[in-house]
Amino acid sequence: MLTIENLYKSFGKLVAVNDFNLHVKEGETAVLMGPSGCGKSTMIRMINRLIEPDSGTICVSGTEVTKLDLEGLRRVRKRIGFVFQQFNLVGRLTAVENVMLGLVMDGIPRDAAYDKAMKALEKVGLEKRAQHKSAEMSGGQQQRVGIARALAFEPDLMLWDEPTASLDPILVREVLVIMEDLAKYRASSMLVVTHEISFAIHVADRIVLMDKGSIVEEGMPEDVFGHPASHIGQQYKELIEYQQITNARTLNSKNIA
Ligand SMILES: Nc1ncnc2c1ncn2[C@@H]1O[C@H](COP(=O)(O)OP(=O)(O)OP(=O)(O)O)[C@@H](O)[C@H]1O
Repeated sequence: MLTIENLYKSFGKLVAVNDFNLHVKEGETAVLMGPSGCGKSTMIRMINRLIEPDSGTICVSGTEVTKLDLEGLRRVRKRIGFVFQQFNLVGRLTAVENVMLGLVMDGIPRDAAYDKAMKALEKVGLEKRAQHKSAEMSGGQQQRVGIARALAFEPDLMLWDEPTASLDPILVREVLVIMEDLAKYRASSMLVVTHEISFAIHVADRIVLMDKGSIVEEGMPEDVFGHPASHIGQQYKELIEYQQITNARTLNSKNIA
């Protein structure tokens, strides 16, 4: 489905992604984690060439993305849904108009685009808010419109670059629930960059840990976080244990548990 080989990107002297190799299978959800600045965003943005790699190859559903000209790239990007940290919606347009925008620009007649957009909004539980202006929606709802916009193209591959990072903590859950559902139904393969550890534990088929531009460890969540083989894996394990202990203590002391 997605195969990345020997990917490399530097910004001047700074090597952001170095000899990166990854394979994501059909329907698989892989979660990419690692310390801030280790190259996650640079890596995921190279998959649809929002950032141009210096070298290496990327194949999506058998198409070598790294070889494509602009027209080919335009076609393959339709098969790759991208959800960003920023929603990038047009505030004065309604939810359904925002989702339709890309479809209409792609030449789909307005009626068909409307139907596809409504179907996508249903998948994120926003069909009843379809006619509301996106600027009047909560951050969580706006991000769900952003997800619907990507889903409307029925992509083979969904890329998520910290989709909950700019949300108020109490709105994060509504977006994670949608992502969890999408992963469960395996309509597309997913590569998710996130700092949400509990999402990674519950939803990932595979955790990929990155440090200083390269993968340092990958495997099932229970292995990577339970019996880490890398320094970064060990740090996540300790963080999870710390969170479990402090959560239990806080809940007990407040009589919430
Ligand atoms: N356009 C750019 N020009 C110069 N340096 C860049 C550019 N984009 C990213 N970098 C640098 O490349 C490195 C990797 O950045 P990147 O954003 O990919 O990391 P990240 O793991 O996604 O971090 P975070 O978790 O904080 O989002 C960082 O040192 C960053 O400062």
